[in-house]
Amino acid sequence: MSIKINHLTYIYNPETAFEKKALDNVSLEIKKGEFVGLIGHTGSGKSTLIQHLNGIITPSKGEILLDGENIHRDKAKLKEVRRRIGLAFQYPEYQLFEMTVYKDVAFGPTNMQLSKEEIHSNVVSALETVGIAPELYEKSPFELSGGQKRRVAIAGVLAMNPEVLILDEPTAGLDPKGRDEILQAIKHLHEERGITVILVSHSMEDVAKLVDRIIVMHEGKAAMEGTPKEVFCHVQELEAMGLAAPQVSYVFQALKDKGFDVPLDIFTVEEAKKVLMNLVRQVRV
Ligand SMILES: Nc1ncnc2c1ncn2[C@@H]1O[C@H](COP(=O)(O)OP(=O)(O)OP(=O)(O)O)[C@@H](O)[C@H]1O
Repeated sequence: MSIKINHLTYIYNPETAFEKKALDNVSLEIKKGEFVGLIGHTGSGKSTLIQHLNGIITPSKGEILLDGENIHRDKAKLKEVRRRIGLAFQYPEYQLFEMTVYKDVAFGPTNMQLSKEEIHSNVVSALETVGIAPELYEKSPFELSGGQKRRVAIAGVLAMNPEVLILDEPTAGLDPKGRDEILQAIKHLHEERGITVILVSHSMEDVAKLVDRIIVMHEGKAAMEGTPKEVFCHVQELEAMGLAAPQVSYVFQALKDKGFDVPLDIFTVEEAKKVLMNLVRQVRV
């Protein structure tokens, strides 16, 4: 499924004293199977944008096309749009409400009126994908750790077999281990199922490591777009938008400033290690 956003503008509380233009003429395209990172300073419009994609919010102006069809053309189809485009919210507590982990994940497929066998198979497959062990199925979601809660919330979306998975800050507030586990689960999901993923994140390191393409939001506009290499080269522009490049980029910029012949499009620790080892070898020779 391809998603096209055409000239999307959204205004909260229009024609009142609290009027706020959260999105301003945004046009974007997300292709089937892409892994896209959405970054931007707080208040730049990321959440407002992703809520448009599965029809929770209706544009003030512009349109959202799924495979060429405006999602609001036929209101009866919106439920189907929400199934095809799954949105895992930033706070898993908003999504978890059943007595057990199993029931929570089964909620979506049950609403889709699938057979008992299909529901069971979807629930188990979703929980396995996110790495939740069977011993936890009968626990209350509220007894789980922060990372486990998040994984259960993601499984609840996955159990409906969405074609697109949107994750709003899936690693916020987690310790490094919980963060890595969630990111690995998302990576695995993208690779194994070929599902389109849109990852909203404040963490440049997470985004740089995982995504094919980055969209930078700034003051309600899509301000920059490109591969991680292309975007993270623009350190000064990012900083002007209140963002930072991954820490590795700064190390390489400092080396360049000192006269070392190093590339400026390095941003993962793994790549940095290789280049630095080479540099050390050259310096020794
Ligand atoms: N329900 C609302 N009513 C009025 N204004 C809102 C509402 N929700 C968001 N806004 C405003 O719209 C703008 C965009 O907000 P949005 O939540 O989309 O940004 P964001 O990039 O997701 O921020 P964050 O990273 O903090 O989640 C902000 O100025 C915000 O204050």
